[in-house]
This record gives sequence, C-alpha cells and structure tokens, in this order.
Amino acid sequence: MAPHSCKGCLRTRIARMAESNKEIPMEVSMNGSDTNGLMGDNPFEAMPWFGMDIGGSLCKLVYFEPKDTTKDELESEIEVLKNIRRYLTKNSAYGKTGHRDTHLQMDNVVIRGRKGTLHFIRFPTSEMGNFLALARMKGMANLVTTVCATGGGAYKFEENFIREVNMKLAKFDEFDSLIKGMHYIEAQNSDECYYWANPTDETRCAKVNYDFSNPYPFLIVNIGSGVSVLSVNGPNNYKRVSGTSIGGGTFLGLCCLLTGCNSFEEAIELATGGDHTHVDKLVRDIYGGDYERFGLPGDLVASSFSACCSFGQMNSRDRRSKVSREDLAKATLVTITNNIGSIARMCAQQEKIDRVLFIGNFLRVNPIAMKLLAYAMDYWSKGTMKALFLEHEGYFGAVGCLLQFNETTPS
Ligand SMILES: Nc1ncnc2c1ncn2[C@@H]1O[C@H](COP(=O)(O)OP(=O)(O)O)[C@@H](O)[C@H]1O
Ligand SMILES: CC(C)(COP(=O)(O)O)[C@@H](O)C(=O)NCCC(=O)O
Repeated sequence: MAPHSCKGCLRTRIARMAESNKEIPMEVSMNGSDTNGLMGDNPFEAMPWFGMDIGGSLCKLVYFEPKDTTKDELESEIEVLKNIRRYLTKNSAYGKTGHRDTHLQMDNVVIRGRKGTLHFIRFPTSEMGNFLALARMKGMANLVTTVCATGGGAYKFEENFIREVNMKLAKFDEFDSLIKGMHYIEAQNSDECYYWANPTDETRCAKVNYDFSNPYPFLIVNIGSGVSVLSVNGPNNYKRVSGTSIGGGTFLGLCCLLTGCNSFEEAIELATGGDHTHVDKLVRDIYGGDYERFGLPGDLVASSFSACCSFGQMNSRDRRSKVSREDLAKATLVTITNNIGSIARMCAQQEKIDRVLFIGNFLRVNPIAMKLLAYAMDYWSKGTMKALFLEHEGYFGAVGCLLQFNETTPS
C-alpha cells in the first residue's frame, strides 16, 4: 500500500477519475508518485508501506513504519495516515480476530533506503469483508494507495479491494515473495534461523541458533493450508518439487471435527495434553517390540488412528472409551506432521539436499510439530539431514512482496 501525504489536487483528480470510471493511470496509482508532476517527489510519499499475503487460512499483513521521517515529512502527512499509523502501532488486537505479533516486531530495519520498524499482523482470510470495511472506516478509500499483495487471495479479492477501498493490488508470485522475504528477514535478524537439539528429550531439548549465511542448496517446506515443497539452488533459482493437500488446514479442520474445538490455539492446547498412543497403533502393538530387521522402533506409529477400531489384540470398544479429545488432537497433529516429514525427507533425498527449512503458520505456537519434524528428519536420514526453522515462520510472503515493489513488474 502506498499511503502518502497526497496533495489535494491529486486526490481530487483521482476521485474524479474514479467517479467517471476512468482508469487511474498506473504511474499515479502504483507508487503514489506522479510522473506528471502532480505529486511531490518526496520518497516518503512514494513508498508502499504494506505487504499482504492473502492465504487460504490467514491473511498476513506486514506494515513498515518509517522512523527516520523528517519534521517536514511529518508535517505534510495527512491526518488519515497519522491515524492509521497510530491505530496499527498502538494496538495489538484489531476487532475480534486481528492480531499483531508484537514479539516478532523488527526495529531499525532498512527498506529501500528508509529506516524503520516492521510490524507483523494477521487475521483470518475469512474476515476479509470485515477488514475491508474497517479499512474503509479508517479512511483508506480516500487515499491514493496500492497494496503489494501475494497469495491466492491477491487474485480472489482483487475486485473487492478496488470496489470497497479504492485500492489497487500490485500482485506478486507467492513463492518468489516467500523466498525473497525469507532471505531478507534472515539477513536482518541473526537469531532468525534455529534448529531443535535433543528434540525427544524434554529436559535437554533446546532451540539452537543456526548460521544460515551460506544457504544453498536448501529445501523449503511451506506448511500453510496446504503444503508446498521448493528446492532452492541459488538466488532466483528454485523450483516447486512437490506438495500435498494434507497440511495445516487439514490439521485444523480434522481437529475441529473430531474434538469440537474452535481455534488453532485450542487445537494445539488440546494436543499438548494428549497421548497419541491411545489412538495410533504402534509397531510394538503389532510386533510386541521393535521390528529390528528394518530399523522400525517399537514406539514408531505403524498405523495412524487404527488403535481404536482394530480387531485382534485390542478390544476396540474398550480402546475407544479411553480416548479423550486431547488424545484425538494429539493423534491428528502427529499424523499430519509425520506425513509432511516423510514427504519432505523423500524430496530432500531426491534433490540431494541436506538442509530442510520448515516454515508456514502451521508451526506457529507448535513446538510439538517442530520437534517431531526435527526428530523424524534426523532419525530417518541417519543424521544426514537437518530440519531448520525460522522465527517469522508465516510472514515471509508478505515481506517479500513488499520488497519487490518497483523492483519487478507485478502481474
Ligand atoms: N490463528 C490461526 N488461525 C487459523 N490457522 C492458524 C492460526 N495459527 C496458525 N494456524 C495454522 O496455520 C495454517 C495457515 O498457515 P499459513 O502459512 O498462514 O497458510 P495460508 O497462506 O494458506 O493461510 C492454518 O491452516 C493452521 O494450521
Ligand atoms: C495451492 C497452494 C500453493 C496455496 O498455498 P497456501 O495458501 O496453502 O499457503 C498450497 O495449498 C499447495 O501447494 N497445496 C498442495 C497442492 C498439491 O501439491 O497437492
């Protein structure tokens, strides 16, 4: 989005164009500067300050707040903009479902020569109607603005943005954005990348910083609503090698259906108190111990969800009565995570890559999944592959599309 201290004449001109259904010229609407000279060439005016990644479950909004603003720039900033900045930065909750992840905030970052703070905000994509209504109420429709946007919703909601808030979407590819955003944030934050040491030992398990300054090649496993696997071999050199529809959306959907929970946070909380072995059938339930010849340990899940509906050594009714909502949530989490880990490992093997970066909001507040992935990658690769994680797990697409503004041509 390119909010700026629009000069009255430009706003009037744009409004008239909009009223008469004339297309607003790209050079005006895309970056807030006007090659016809109607706008000042103040870089504060010309910068887009928002990047948006509109995904299948969550909309991620990254807001860059410049902190090196001169007195003149501040004075020329129009009231609507001041209010929007205040509203975004003084609150950490917006309406019932919008949240600012204050713990992820990044100060003193430089974006296109400007120094400032990056704020990270999210809300459910299903609330897009309310978001647009709020943006309208805050006066966004009166500004000459462009939102840098990526994710499927950048296409799906394009018309809504124009109709509701007079905003044009500068659209960027979601994987280009993801990779660019990831590299940028990683370079800015020395604590960004980490791995889990001793993931199966609660007392010794710890997050350990990982130096990712020499990154290539690596695999990205983006666990959003669905899962995409990208093999990255250099700057601007990547391919999507695989994917699965069984992802974060599946976990939340199944968990809600099975346990009656109503949010991701609740699902994770339930899973934290659950025992998946009440639901899953383990190798030892079948073998009585390890299946040594092929290296299958007894506590490995042999068959997900099959403990409570099987015949043989287990009485199914008895088993079912012992299964709690917590157990069901945990088993769902373990099933989905192990499946993703297994696909990730096969892709890494096929691509001959040993570092796998797991990102996406499925990993938000989800140490259970991260530790499982860490253990699975290490165990099944006999210590040759490493699972890596990033602190800003779900926000890279939003950052990346903001960075690409003016750099490449949006679609
Ligand atoms: N507050 C939340 N609401 C909904 N899903 C959440 C939330 N926090 C984490 N998630 C998980 O993150 C997934 C979405 O991840 P994300 O990377 O944002 O993907 P997408 O771009 O498809 O929306 C959800 O399917 C869910 O598993
Ligand atoms: C279609 C998507 C790229 C959309 O991204 P998302 O909103 O899930 O982050 C993703 O859901 C995906 O890659 N799904 C898996 C499709 C498949 O390979 O089976």
